[in-house]
Amino acid sequence: MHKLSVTELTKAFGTNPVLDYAAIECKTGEIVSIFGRNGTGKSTLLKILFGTLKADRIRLSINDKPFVVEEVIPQQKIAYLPQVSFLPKSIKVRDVVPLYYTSEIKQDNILYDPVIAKIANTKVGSLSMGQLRYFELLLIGNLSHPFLMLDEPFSMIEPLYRDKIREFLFDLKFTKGIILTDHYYDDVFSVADRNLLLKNGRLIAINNKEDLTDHGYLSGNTFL
Ligand SMILES: Nc1ncnc2c1ncn2[C@@H]1O[C@H](COP(=O)(O)OP(=O)(O)OP(=O)(O)O)[C@@H](O)[C@H]1O
Repeated sequence: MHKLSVTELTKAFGTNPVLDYAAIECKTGEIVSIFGRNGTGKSTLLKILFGTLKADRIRLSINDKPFVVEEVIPQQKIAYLPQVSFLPKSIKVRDVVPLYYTSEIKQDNILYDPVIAKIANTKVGSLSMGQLRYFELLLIGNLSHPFLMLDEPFSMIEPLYRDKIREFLFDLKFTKGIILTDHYYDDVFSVADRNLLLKNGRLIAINNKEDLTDHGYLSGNTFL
């Protein structure tokens, strides 16, 4: 069981304050979601936790011990699925897997997945959006990092693959703590154990769609 705790997370881009003493916690077995309107700072928060963007201020602890954010990548604590696809387009699916995993067992875990087996000889650039996102999620999700952050895993993906992604996340959370952000709120509510809304730089607890409406993320018409 692992626990990630972040407090005092603050970041401004010039005169644009994005995060203001935001706080978040995530444990093994939990999927925590972050909602937020476009440009509120969700990706910024994930990039800071992963370590590719520097916070103005942050306190991070893992298993209740202070942890230096610059050590997140070298010590392989948090795996991160970025919003934008990151795989080279001209390589076949079967040739990408060994770039991530040297162990044959781990390679087979991915290559024998029923969806991936069918597309193993397809070049990354020829995959549908659903196939590509699912493949990327398997690549990143199977890493041994105790925490996983996902930036918009459901967005623009057809329902069939959103179902596959949800199934994978349900299995994965038994061994990891997962933080995800997405605007596809029905998919998010169906997988998340706890929900947060990023507003005015802070993370606020959300229980349901009505809370999202009350905070101006959803319009009242969403329920019609
Ligand atoms: N490198 C940067 N330099 C300057 N401003 C930035 C930079 N990255 C992000 N921003 C600004 O910070 C704010 C938060 O951006 P961010 O991408 O984190 O939002 P988001 O909540 O992920 O949005 P979306 O839902 O559209 O993906 C925006 O106003 C954006 O323009």
